[in-house]
Amino acid sequence: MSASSPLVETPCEYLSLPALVQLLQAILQRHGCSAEVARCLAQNCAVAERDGSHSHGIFRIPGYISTLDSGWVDGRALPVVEDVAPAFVRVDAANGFAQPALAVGRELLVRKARAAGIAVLAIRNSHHFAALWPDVEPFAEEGLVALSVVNSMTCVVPHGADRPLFGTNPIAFAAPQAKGQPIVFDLATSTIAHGDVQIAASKGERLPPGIGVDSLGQPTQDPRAILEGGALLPFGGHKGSALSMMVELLCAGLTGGHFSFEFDWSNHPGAKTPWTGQLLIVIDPSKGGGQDFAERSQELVRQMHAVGLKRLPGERRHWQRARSQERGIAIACERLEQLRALAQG
Ligand SMILES: NC(=O)C1=CN([C@@H]2O[C@H](COP(=O)(O)OP(=O)(O)OC[C@H]3O[C@@H](n4cnc5c(N)ncnc54)[C@H](OP(=O)(O)O)[C@@H]3O)[C@@H](O)[C@H]2O)C=CC1
Ligand SMILES: O=C(O)C1=NCCCC1
Repeated sequence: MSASSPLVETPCEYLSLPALVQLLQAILQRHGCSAEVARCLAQNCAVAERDGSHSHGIFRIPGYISTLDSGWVDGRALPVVEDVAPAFVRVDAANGFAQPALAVGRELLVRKARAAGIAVLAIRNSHHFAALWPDVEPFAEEGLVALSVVNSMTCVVPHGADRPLFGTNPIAFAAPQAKGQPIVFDLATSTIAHGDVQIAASKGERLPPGIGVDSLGQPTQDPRAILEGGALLPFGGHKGSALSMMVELLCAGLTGGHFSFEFDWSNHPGAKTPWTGQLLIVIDPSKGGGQDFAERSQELVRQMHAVGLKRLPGERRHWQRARSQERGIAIACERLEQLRALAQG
């Protein structure tokens, strides 16, 4: 089916989630991923596209390909799980992607969280090139509370500094709600995600003021100036900067992964995926001693709506998901043609 979508300006086709996963998996396998790694990344990328997380959906496929082709990441890596303490799991991603590392550590993490009330998964030696919400939302669907952080690559100037050091370092949180979708937020600790700077540059758009600086450290609204020697700022000044610092400490200091400034990909032209670490904390809220947590979440949301709130974090995604489920995932025809060509040769 081909049609003109009201959501995208160009003509588009509508794909089911399994069809998009299959297409992306074929591309990733052609570029050196094992079947299992390709399936895991394809699923992750396709759900981002389905939910309208466009900066981390199919937009990322060329970056995955150039990185795999450069030899910077091991698309066939076999992550190693270590059961280190009653509430602590470690995974060495073996210079592979973070999502397969989470997948192999997940079952043990949940078992420990249910037994101890809380458990930590520390992933190191990993590459995360995706949205973070798919890593936490499934825990909330099982009644658990989850928090995850991941660091990326130097492109953010710490508040009060004059040169970049931190990554865009997102934080994602998910909690169950008695009725309806879990409560989820997923936000970069920079003013905007690096992916959104790239998208603005590709469309020739200007950014709002206060987003970033050029190579001389001067404020700029030109996304290309941010990408070519400039940098982003943390959101909320010293507050976002402190959170970004925390992300570096938890993802690299604590796991044994690299800080955002510690890896050097200059010998791998085309490499785009940060070689860092990731931390997940999972809590069983039934151990908290309060009333049913999911009911309490619902009460909080009810009260937020009562004071006039129209949009909760995560709601736009769920609206977009429902729309994609109804009519398929809208993909611009031109883009789909490129993806199909990549899957074939
Ligand atoms: N792998 C990596 O190293 C990195 C990945 N990223 C990813 O980039 C993506 C985009 O990050 P970012 O640009 O910060 O995200 P946004 O600023 O678009 O959104 C951040 C959060 O706020 C919610 N939100 C946005 N606008 C509103 C509003 N008006 N009212 C209520 N809630 C709102 C969003 O919900 P909703 O989703 O429903 O819009 C989301 O949960 C994330 O998925 C992140 O994980 C970013 C940096 C690095
Ligand atoms: O958008 C971002 O910021 C990033 N996304 C994927 C990994 C690098 C940073």
